[in-house]
Amino acid sequence: RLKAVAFLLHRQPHLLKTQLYVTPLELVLSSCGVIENGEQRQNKALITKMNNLSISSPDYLHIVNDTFANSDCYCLPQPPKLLTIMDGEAITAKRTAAVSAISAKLFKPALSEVLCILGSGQQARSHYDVFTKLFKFKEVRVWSRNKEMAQRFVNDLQDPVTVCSSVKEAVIGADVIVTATGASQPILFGEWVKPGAHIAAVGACRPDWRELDDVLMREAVVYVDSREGATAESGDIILSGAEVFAELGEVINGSFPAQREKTTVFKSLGMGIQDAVSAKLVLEKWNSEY
Ligand SMILES: NC(=O)C1=CN([C@@H]2O[C@H](COP(=O)(O)OP(=O)(O)OC[C@H]3O[C@@H](n4cnc5c(N)ncnc54)[C@H](OP(=O)(O)O)[C@@H]3O)[C@@H](O)[C@H]2O)C=CC1
Ligand SMILES: O=C([O-])C1=[NH+]CCC1
Repeated sequence: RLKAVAFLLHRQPHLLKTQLYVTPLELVLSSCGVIENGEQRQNKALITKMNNLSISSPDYLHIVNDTFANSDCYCLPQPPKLLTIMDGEAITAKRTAAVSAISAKLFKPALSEVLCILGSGQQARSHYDVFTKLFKFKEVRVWSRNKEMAQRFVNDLQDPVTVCSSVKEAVIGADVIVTATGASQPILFGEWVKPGAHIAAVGACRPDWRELDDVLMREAVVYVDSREGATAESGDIILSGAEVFAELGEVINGSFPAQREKTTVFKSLGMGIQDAVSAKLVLEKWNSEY
């Protein structure tokens, strides 16, 4: 599976998200991915996802599919066939957590006993689900800006999770930390982070937004999903001046090492190709069952 991910991240064409500032949505991100099947470049599928970062409304993935001519030109066939429209929020939640889980598999300390999740929204929940399914932790902690929201998050779960009153209390001693908040200023400070811990940093997806402070960004080994995306979209990287060590795909394909023994940050921004692959899997499952 990891090899497949490396292949997808490196061999499939992917495009940087387009960011539009539109009142009253404020910011619309449109991500786009193209999937092609086999060397013949037949049955290509183009997906586009529109989402917005400022108001609560559904995101949609559109999959348009048709057979392209055997060429390198990625223009839309005329006329494209609309295959499906999907709920992009559900797919975004799952695919983002899946990619973070790959980062944790590669970079978390060998002995990881404490998981800490900052935030209690959709991403916090999908990360809780995937991380506790794939890895065994002795303790899980959650912090949210509103303690009530953290309590509500915990009430929905079967297993015990500790609600913390402050970020500091939540992260001290944690081996794996997920930051999945709407913060625009740093909430996680390097001085609190256990040396060797792994941080999957999911929020702060605008060039002027932060979740992590300069100390953490500069001291950790920083991995990203896409260098191009990170240097255009991540305030944590742009404003701290931190150096990106490698892309996740570059670790999976063996070009760069996983520095598991050091403090590591995986700065996630999200890529259209992740949506495209996930949407394709959902569509194939749907088609095989109905
Ligand atoms: N990397 C990627 O691929 C993706 C990243 N994201 C990003 O992940 C983050 C979480 O998304 P999602 O879970 O869908 O959002 P939700 O709206 O479901 O949850 C937002 C969470 O952030 C908290 N929060 C909001 N503002 C602040 C603040 N100023 N300081 C601290 N906490 C705050 C909320 O806390 P409370 O409710 O307690 O107030 C809530 O727990 C967002 O930044 C989003 O842009 C989203 C999708 C993909
Ligand atoms: O990839 C994505 O869908 C997003 N990245 C940042 C916010 C939404």
